[in-house]
Amino acid sequence: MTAAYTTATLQYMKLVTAAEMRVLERRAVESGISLLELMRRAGRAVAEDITRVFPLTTDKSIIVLVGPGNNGGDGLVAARHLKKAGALVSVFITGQRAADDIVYREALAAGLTPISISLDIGLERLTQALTETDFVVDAVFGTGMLRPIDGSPAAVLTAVAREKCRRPELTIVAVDLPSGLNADTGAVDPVTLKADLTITLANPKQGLFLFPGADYTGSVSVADIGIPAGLDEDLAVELLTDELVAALLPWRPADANKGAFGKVLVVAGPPEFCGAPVLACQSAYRSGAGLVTLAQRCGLHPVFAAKLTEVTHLLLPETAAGEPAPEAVELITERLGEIAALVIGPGLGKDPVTSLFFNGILSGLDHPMSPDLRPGSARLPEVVLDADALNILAVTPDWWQELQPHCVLTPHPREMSRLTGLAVELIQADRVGTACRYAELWQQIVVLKGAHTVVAAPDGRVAVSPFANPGLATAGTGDVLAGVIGGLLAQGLTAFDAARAGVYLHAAAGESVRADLGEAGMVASDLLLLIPRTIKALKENFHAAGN
Ligand SMILES: NC(=O)C1=CN([C@@H]2O[C@H](COP(=O)(O)OP(=O)(O)OC[C@H]3O[C@@H](n4cnc5c(N)ncnc54)[C@H](O)[C@@H]3O)[C@@H](O)[C@H]2O)[C@@H](O)CC1
Ligand SMILES: [K+]
Repeated sequence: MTAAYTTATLQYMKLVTAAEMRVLERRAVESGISLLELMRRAGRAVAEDITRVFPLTTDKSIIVLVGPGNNGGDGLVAARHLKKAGALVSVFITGQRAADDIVYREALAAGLTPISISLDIGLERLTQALTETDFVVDAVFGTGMLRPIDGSPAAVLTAVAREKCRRPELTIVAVDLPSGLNADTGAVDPVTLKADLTITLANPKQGLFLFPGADYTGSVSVADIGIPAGLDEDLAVELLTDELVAALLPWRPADANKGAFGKVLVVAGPPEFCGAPVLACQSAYRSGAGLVTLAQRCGLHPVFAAKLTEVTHLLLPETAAGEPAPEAVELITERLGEIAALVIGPGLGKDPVTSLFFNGILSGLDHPMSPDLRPGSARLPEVVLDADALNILAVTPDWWQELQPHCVLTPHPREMSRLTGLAVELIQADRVGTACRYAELWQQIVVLKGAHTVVAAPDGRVAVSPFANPGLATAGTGDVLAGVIGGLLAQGLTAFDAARAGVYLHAAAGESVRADLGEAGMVASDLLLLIPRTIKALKENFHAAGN
């Protein structure tokens, strides 16, 4: 199962490493909350989340697996609350708990009778109990996992995995992280259980959104354990959420005309790729742009005119071979002064003549634009570079030194590999770090696409999408993303904001299509109508955008 996103529980928040979580814990303690209190809140929140997601009846049986550290402590507190809620709760402890363990004593006082797994008899009783249980709560290890799991914790987790294999309906809930999942890297231990629900505490951990770990989390919900707001302000990596994106969306005054929402220019390429610019134009409109123009070789006009009703057309002269004539660059350059956002790359092609054409357009980007033509105050059109635009840049030495800063670059890992010279595996092993490093080096916004897309800005800000949807791995979805970002740029969002909001809207629309059609067989154009629906839902649910 891929990591899903429970919109109801995630608000504006930072993703943390294990070390950063310890810093937040220390700050919370310094602010006056004891560790014991944090653990009590964590356990209670876990129990509440379980009862919210899976309404419990008295005949439901729950096994809570408790490890030696604070993650196990959370499990003990949760066990007590689940018992109070009416469930039949059994607790199995693996590892040695501290002698002065208050939450253990509280569990005993509540009538729980924890069984130790360190004895063979304990493992036998667990194996037997597993055959009759509905839920397993995995509170063996959290952010304190230090080394590969062996011995009795490994035996416990393996016994659960065996039972889950036999009875897929057995529901596994992980406390903070599936035990053995590395909070920083997303690496997993061979005995890590695939959870159906992960209830992560205070701040979501980065490893939950990195593969292979992201495949082990099931749905992710975040439990508020009362760490005061703002203690994580200085942390760099944020998780994109409904609330955050709603606040970024442009406001539309009631008396607006189309000029208020900016003009987008999309540049098309040769006939074999004419679907891509169509999708980019349509998605720019669907994200709210006021006017979209498609620059196209005049020979292709009948095709585009038939496909695109609302788009205006800039017809470019072409050579006898159907390639853009040299004057085509000039025609586009003249338009640059009027447009708010340029989207170039989808369906562009990368043959030598196209490369010259593309580089000519980039050279024209120093044309100032009149301030009244776009809602923002920048003088240059904002630029989205995707697909073949990136492939052309990848073979241009030191291309970033010629490019205006703060363009939005939207590479998938293979394009990122071409741009950086790094192997795809290296990029994927450190998606956040790679995106950040190159955003700074290039002084551009880097949107590293893929499951849990990363958006990095040159100043170190970085955001991660909560969505991983294999349904989006289909031709044309990248063209839609480029168009959405272009549309948002045209409406006055800054490059980083347009990239963050665009990534989120695109992925959230993908979630809606997945809910309707499943993962196989969705096509890029299915996303188009879902984009305004997603915007509408965000605006209705959160009034932060001023609507
Ligand atoms: N950070 C916070 O603000 C809060 C954290 N809490 C919980 O505390 C957890 C972290 O607690 P801890 O630091 O105690 O860490 P853990 O509970 O993850 O585990 C640490 C314990 O496990 C042992 N251990 C680690 N790896 C092992 C292995 N492979 N085999 C056998 N033993 C191993 C360690 O020696 C130590 O005793 C979080 O995941 C969360 O569940 C909550 O209690 C509340 C607040
Ligand atoms: K755990």
